[in-house]
Amino acid sequence: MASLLWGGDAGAAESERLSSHLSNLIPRKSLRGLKSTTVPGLGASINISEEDEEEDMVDLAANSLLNKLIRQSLVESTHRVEVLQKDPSSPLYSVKTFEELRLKEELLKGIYAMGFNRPSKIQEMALPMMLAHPPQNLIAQSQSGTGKTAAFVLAMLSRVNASELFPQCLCLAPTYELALQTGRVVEQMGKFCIDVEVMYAVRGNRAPRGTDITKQIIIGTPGTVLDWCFKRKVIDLNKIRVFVLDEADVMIDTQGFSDQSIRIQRALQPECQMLLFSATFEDSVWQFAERIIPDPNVIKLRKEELTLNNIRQYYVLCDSRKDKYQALCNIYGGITIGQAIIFCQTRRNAKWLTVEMMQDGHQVSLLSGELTVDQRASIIQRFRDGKEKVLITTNVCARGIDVKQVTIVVNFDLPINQAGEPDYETYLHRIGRTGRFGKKGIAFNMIEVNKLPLLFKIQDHFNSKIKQLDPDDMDEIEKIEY
Ligand SMILES: Nc1ncnc2c1ncn2[C@@H]1O[C@H](COP(=O)(O)OP(=O)(O)OP(=O)(O)O)[C@@H](O)[C@H]1O
Repeated sequence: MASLLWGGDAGAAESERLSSHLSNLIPRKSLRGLKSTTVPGLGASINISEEDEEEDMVDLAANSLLNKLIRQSLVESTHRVEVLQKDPSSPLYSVKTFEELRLKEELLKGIYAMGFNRPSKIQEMALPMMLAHPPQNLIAQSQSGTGKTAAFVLAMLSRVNASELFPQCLCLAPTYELALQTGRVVEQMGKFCIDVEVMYAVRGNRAPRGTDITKQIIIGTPGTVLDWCFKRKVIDLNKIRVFVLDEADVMIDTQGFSDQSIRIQRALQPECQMLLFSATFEDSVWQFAERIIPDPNVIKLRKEELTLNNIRQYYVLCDSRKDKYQALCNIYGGITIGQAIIFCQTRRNAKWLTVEMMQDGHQVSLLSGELTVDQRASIIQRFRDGKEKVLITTNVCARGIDVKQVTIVVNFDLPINQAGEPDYETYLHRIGRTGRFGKKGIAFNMIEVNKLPLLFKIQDHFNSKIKQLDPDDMDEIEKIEY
């Protein structure tokens, strides 16, 4: 049995450390809030603003960037790649090595310098199509981290003619930051392709006046690219050989971007190769993809399914927030915990809980929507490295943080949608694991009596038992082995 409580009086020095740690956790911006709550004993004052009452909205572009920043390696899949060819009678090639692609020497060197030994699953099928002569159009869908960016960067670099000094490849990305991430991959992979250069068509980056753009690869957001093409006329779309639309699912989520992208695409020559990538494939993405990519080949790699099979789920009935916290402490005192993630519905609750736990001597960190993506990435990294044992968060990271050593997930608040119904998807994402990793886990739901019907709906929906736990019965708590 182990407890994470340090116990006793933390002392003045410790209190000061906590106080400064806390103000680091809560960015200055939010300290301009309206109401002020002084944290007793900590000497820190954290302000709760009206925004904190709201739920953090999931921002697709920020999540996508976060994913890229915290990713450690290629995401592998056990599924087969599904291919739908434009011309089903033409032979289907796949490659197991990069050599088979007959790339330029300097490009192959760049790939190996990045530590890639062999093509990823999606690259095995996508690369031969993307590099074929004559060029073929492609729509590719597979989850984040499976190697899509590396694939289209390779296609762009292999089609560029370094001696021609004008834009030849155009890649649209949903945000400035995402454009920069792609640009970094171009720079890394193209390290030995001297004379090939990238330019960013993003807000704040001025289009050159009076001189032509001599860089061969342009990466930008739709609005600025449109402006550079039609108003400033510094990009000649007739000369573009490869057009890439990356993160189509994020793109259509941003108002105006679909139409702007379509206007750009309409001005391209028919022989320009058109490629579209998406991590998810809802109908809306599919409709957009079919509008913008003529005669495409389609490649899909299904995502590993999340399951609740390996998870033991419990619920604890509580009267108040304080009560929930007390139950949490009892559970903590009763079982050995590796690392835990605790989900709250609002920033306000998350901040409150952070303060309570820190005061009680727990090593916690707080991840909420007011942090920049870089700050979020560094908090997740610290947590992964085991520097904090508990991560308290809002819905901002319901999806996408994959920390394998987490053994316990706590729903301090149940995920509920705007209609007041259970948010099943979010519940699954918070608690579920992919069957492939198969590690066991435990989930606790802290719930008020009036929310009990929602919990039962979740139980029915997933057809999986959520057992009641008496937080005062230490014997029962200690029996939860994992
Ligand atoms: N063939 C490969 N071998 C080893 N690592 C690879 C390979 N291809 C890509 N990677 C690495 O795997 C990670 C994910 O690749 P990449 O960014 O291309 O995926 P993605 O599907 O584009 O993800 P996202 O949708 O987030 O953009 C990166 O760190 C990349 O460097």
